[in-house]
Amino acid sequence: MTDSFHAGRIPLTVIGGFLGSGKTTLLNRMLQANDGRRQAVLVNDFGAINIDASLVSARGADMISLANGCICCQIGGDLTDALIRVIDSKPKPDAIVIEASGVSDPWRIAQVSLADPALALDGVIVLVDVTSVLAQVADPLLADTVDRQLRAADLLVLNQCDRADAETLAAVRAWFDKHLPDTPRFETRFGEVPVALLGGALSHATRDTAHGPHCAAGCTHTDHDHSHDHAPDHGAQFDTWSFSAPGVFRADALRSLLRAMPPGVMRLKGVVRTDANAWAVLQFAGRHGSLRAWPATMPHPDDATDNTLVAIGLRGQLPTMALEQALRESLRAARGL
Ligand SMILES: Nc1nc2c(ncn2[C@@H]2O[C@H](COP(=O)(O)OP(=O)(O)OP(=O)(O)O)[C@@H](O)[C@H]2O)c(=O)[nH]1
Repeated sequence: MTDSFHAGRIPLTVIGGFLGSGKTTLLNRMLQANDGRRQAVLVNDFGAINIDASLVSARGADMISLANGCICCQIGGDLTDALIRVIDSKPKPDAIVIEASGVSDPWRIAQVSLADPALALDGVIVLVDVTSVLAQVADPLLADTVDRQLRAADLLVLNQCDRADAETLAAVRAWFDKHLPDTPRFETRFGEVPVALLGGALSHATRDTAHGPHCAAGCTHTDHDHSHDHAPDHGAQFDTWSFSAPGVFRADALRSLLRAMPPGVMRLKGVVRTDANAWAVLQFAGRHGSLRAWPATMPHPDDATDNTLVAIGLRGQLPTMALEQALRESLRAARGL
């Protein structure tokens, strides 16, 4: 944003959206499309190991990894410290992008920029997995988290449209027409959004209405001095579990796990070595899983690096023993290769 309101301030964009909706995919597109601006990227993963930090192509950007908890619960803590470091760095970045964890409330993160005169909120972009969102908003255990994310958006990116049939897409459109009729939305796959839409120009035109349901009448979101209701501590709602071990996985064993994931795993992702691809990226979200060779565009992990995986599920529902067993068995099967 270059208008007079933002003069001298660093524009900040927050990317939010539920677990596995496509935030890192969109962030990578934004970074690849970078027009030479100096960008600082803050990446937050809920787990103890920040897998996303390895999956972000931060070439030409300074990246700060924030793991072990969700940053909307760390206002005044790690997030604020990281932002102060970025603001004070020399040369200053031209823009800051924060990828929230999949359980964060992006509006709470965006509020940091409203409170700091060095920052100007450029927009809150919220990714939506169109194949899962209707189930999520209907699930009493997830609805509050997802609803807050959707209502925080200046732009809703209805992602993963390649996976949805026409009926699902029609139902999703009808839901958004009914519940968030004023928030601009863009339907796409793999976070393919025109850069002009991501540049922030969209946000201030829509901000007053986009957050309406959160706010008391008259809130403009540029001078926040009244309090919003606060999301519950996500540490209390979600469990995370990490796995780290040396060795080589059998790719077919990992694929079997992806096809028959133990119930309770909402998200599993990791950086693994397999007998098929050397380094690979494992992803599972909702009902979909993939095991893909390491992207050629990203720096390879060091060969001494351990396999690392992180799982997330609702508190008390994460089947950590079953996961541990399945992963250990897949590793054992590869010994001696
Ligand atoms: N088919 C399909 N897959 C997608 C699309 N967008 C993302 N994916 C895949 O979905 C998985 C999750 O994408 P990410 O970008 O890591 O999602 P995320 O929101 O950053 O995930 P968390 O940070 O764990 O919440 C990856 O395997 C992506 O390649 C899409 O539009 N279509």
